[in-house]
Formats: sequence, structure tokens, C-alpha cells
Amino acid sequence: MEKFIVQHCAPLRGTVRISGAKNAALPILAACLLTREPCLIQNVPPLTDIFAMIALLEGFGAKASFDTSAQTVSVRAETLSAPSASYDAAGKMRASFLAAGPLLARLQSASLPLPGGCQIGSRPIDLHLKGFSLMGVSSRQEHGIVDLWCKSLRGKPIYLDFPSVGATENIMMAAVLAKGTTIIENAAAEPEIMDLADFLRKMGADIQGDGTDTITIRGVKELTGATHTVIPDRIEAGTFMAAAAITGGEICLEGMGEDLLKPVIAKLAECNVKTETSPEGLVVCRKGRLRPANLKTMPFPGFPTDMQAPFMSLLTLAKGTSVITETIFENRFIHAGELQRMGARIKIESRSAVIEGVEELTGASVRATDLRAGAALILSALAAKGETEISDIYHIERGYHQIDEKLRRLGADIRRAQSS
Ligand SMILES: CC(=O)N[C@H]1[C@@H](OP(=O)(O)OP(=O)(O)OC[C@H]2O[C@@H](n3ccc(=O)[nH]c3=O)[C@H](O)[C@@H]2O)O[C@H](CO)[C@@H](O)[C@@H]1O
Ligand SMILES: C=C(OP(=O)(O)O)C(=O)O
Repeated sequence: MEKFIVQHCAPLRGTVRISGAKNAALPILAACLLTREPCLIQNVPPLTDIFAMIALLEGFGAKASFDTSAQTVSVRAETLSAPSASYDAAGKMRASFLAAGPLLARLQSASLPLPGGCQIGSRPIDLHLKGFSLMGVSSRQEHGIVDLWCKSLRGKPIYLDFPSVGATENIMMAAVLAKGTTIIENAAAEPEIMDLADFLRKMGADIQGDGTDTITIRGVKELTGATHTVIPDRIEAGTFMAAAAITGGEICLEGMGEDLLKPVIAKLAECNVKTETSPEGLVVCRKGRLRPANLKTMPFPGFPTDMQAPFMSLLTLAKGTSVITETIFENRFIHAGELQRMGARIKIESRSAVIEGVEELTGASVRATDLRAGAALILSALAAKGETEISDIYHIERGYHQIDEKLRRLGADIRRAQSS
């Protein structure tokens, strides 16, 4: 297994290109199962989760190929041989369960392992199942496998107890080919859902209201193939903004606008970090000391839970005390223990973390416990005195394409080594 070795670095400077969004590309690839015709998806980041999704689609009988240098994936699901996947193929990735909606729509059945993903809470799938059940789907769970089947999918009003991103996407993908109209209330409004809806519309789906809390989907008879370019990854962008902030540098995020990043930009401003749009992209810089800030993670357009760990890294070096409240996942503070090894002062009190800023962090041996926790450790390592060794970096590679290379181009000293 590989690890990162990171030295303290000078303020990062330069331009970085942000990849396509993993959390948009994954449901869009699953949606390719909805048509017999060829689909071409552009700006797909070559990440381990994406390779796993492509292998999953192939397991169902789709033909898929990934041109990693062009970052395009072609999928043709002309015939689907089997609507089932093994634990090895699907169990480790949360997004694997997003195949359920398209498989139900195409084959009226699906058999998938309970999904994995980052260990940041219990992450049930009850909202996905409640939505499917209202649409006429029966389900059974045995030995970690979820079996789903129906005669046909019926459009229905569906109220979600919580605006779950995955449940909204899965129900939307099932509803596009259902008989009648589905109205999802208290739907998630994340930009990745709007990107999926854009792709589905290009395929011929009738969807309105995505990006709001009420999405209306009128089922159509069939969908065609389509070409789509995935939106940029707002979490990767936010992570590089935090890298500029923690090192006191200046980074331009090439081609990026403010739209996807408003909650992050507002919180950075509170922390004394400026963001400006320029013809080249979004420019982020910090000159004075980081200021403390309180933040609460919320569904979009609130502050994204996926940016919580990177912000904790920033706030460990702010002048004063900050409070982070995590409302989305019940166990998303594991990185606090690792940051403490580097000299951070953090106290966890139930859903909140109280962070007392310190003058300096020091390099240590730490472990990436999940994707964004790993990104947070890299950020802290850039600012910490001396050398930091980060193990279990496979978590980081689920969501950041060549993060080490991109950081090196900005002046960071980060290299890979084999873990002993
Ligand atoms: C692949 C992908 O896009 N992952 C993102 C997606 O995850 P994911 O789609 O898993 O996140 P959800 O929005 O579904 O989960 C939010 C909360 O709802 C709960 N819940 C969810 C579904 C359900 O059936 N029952 C239930 O109780 C979850 O346990 C969690 O506490 O949105 C999260 C919230 O923005 C992000 O952190 C993840 O990066
Ligand atoms: C939690 C994340 O991913 P997943 O839902 O795939 O575990 C993430 O992208 O931060």
C-alpha cells in the first residue's frame, strides 16, 4: 500500500485545473443503463470509484470503455444480461446502489449488496427503498443483499423525510421511465442532482424543478443515447481553496466560477481568505492570520459536509476558537483524532467539534480514515513543521485525481512511498 510523505511548504502559488465531479459522474454513469443507445460522458475523473462503477456496468452486461487521457467514458447498455452484482463489485462503494433505479426501470428487478462508501455514519438506504416501494417495488434484504422487483414502475408523490442526495437520484432515475408522474418533495437540491437531471433531459426525460426541493418527473416510454460533460468538482475545488488558505498562498482555479462554491467562499471570507473571479478563473488568497469561524454542515445550499474535514484543518490554525457542527453524518469527526497527533486542539462534544486554534502544527505519522479526512490531513501536513506521513491514501484516491501531482505543480513537497 502507498502513503504520502509531505514536508512543510512555502505558500502555494499557481493555477490548478479542477477535475469533473465524482459525485456527478457516478450517478450519470449509472443513468447510462436507462437506454439501449450509446452514451458519451465527458470530463470524467479517472478515480478508483469511477473504475468501480464502470466495472459494475460491465457486470450488468453493458459495454463500456474509459479513455483516461481524454477523460471520456462511452457506455452502451444495448442488452443487459444480469441485474445483480457481488459484494466485491459493489459493496465498497456508496454509489453502487444508484444502479437500482435504472435497473428497475429497464428490467423491473435489481439485486445489489448493501452499499459501502466512507465510514462516516450508518448510511442506511431506507429512503431509497421507501420511494421505490411507493412506486410499486417489493424488496427483501438477506445476507447483505437487497433484492428489488416490480411488475411495472408507477409514478407517485414521494415525500423524503430528509433531502437525501442518493435517494433523490435513485428515485429520479426510476421515475423517468415509470408510468405517470412522480413528484419528489423535500428533494435534495445539490448541483450534482441538477447535472444528472440535465443528462436525463438530453436522453429525452421530462424533469422539472431539479435544484429546488420539489422535482416533478413525467415518465416517458423510452430514452435515447446522449452526450454530456460533467460539472467541475466543487469539493476538489474547495479543497484547493483551503490549500491556498492554509499555506497563505494564492491559487487560481482555472475556469471555475463562484456558483457552485458560495457557502465555501462565504466561510473562507470569515476566515480572512479572499476569493475573486478573474477571466482565468477563481483566485483565492490569504495575506493575514486565519480567523476563527463557526460552521454547520447542511444540505445544499448550506455548507457541504464533504468540506467539513478540510475546514477543520484550516480552523486548527486560526487565531481563536471555532465550533463546527456536523448535522449530516453522525460519525464524521474521525479526522479530529489524527489532527490531534499533529498538535491540533480539538474537543468533540456530540455533534460539535470545538477547535482552539494553535500557532503551529507539527508533522506526525497519521492515517487517512476516509476520503475527505485524508484530504484534511494533506492540508494540515502542508502547513505543519517538519514531515508528515499519511497512510491508507487509497481513501484519498477515491475522490482526488493526482492530488499529489497537482499540489507539486503549486510548489508543495509531497511524494508517494510504499508503506512498510
Ligand atoms: C456518491 C455521493 O454522491 N456521495 C455524496 C452523497 O452521499 P449520500 O447520497 O450517501 O448522502 P445522503 O444525502 O443520502 O445522506 C445524508 C444523510 O441521510 C441519511 N440517509 C440517507 C439515505 C437513506 O436512505 N436514509 C438515510 O437516513 C444518511 O445516513 C445521512 O445521514 O451526499 C452526501 C451528502 O451531501 C455527500 O457527503 C456524499 O459525498
Ligand atoms: C462521502 C463521500 O463519498 P461516498 O458517498 O462515495 O462515500 C465523499 O465524496 O466525500
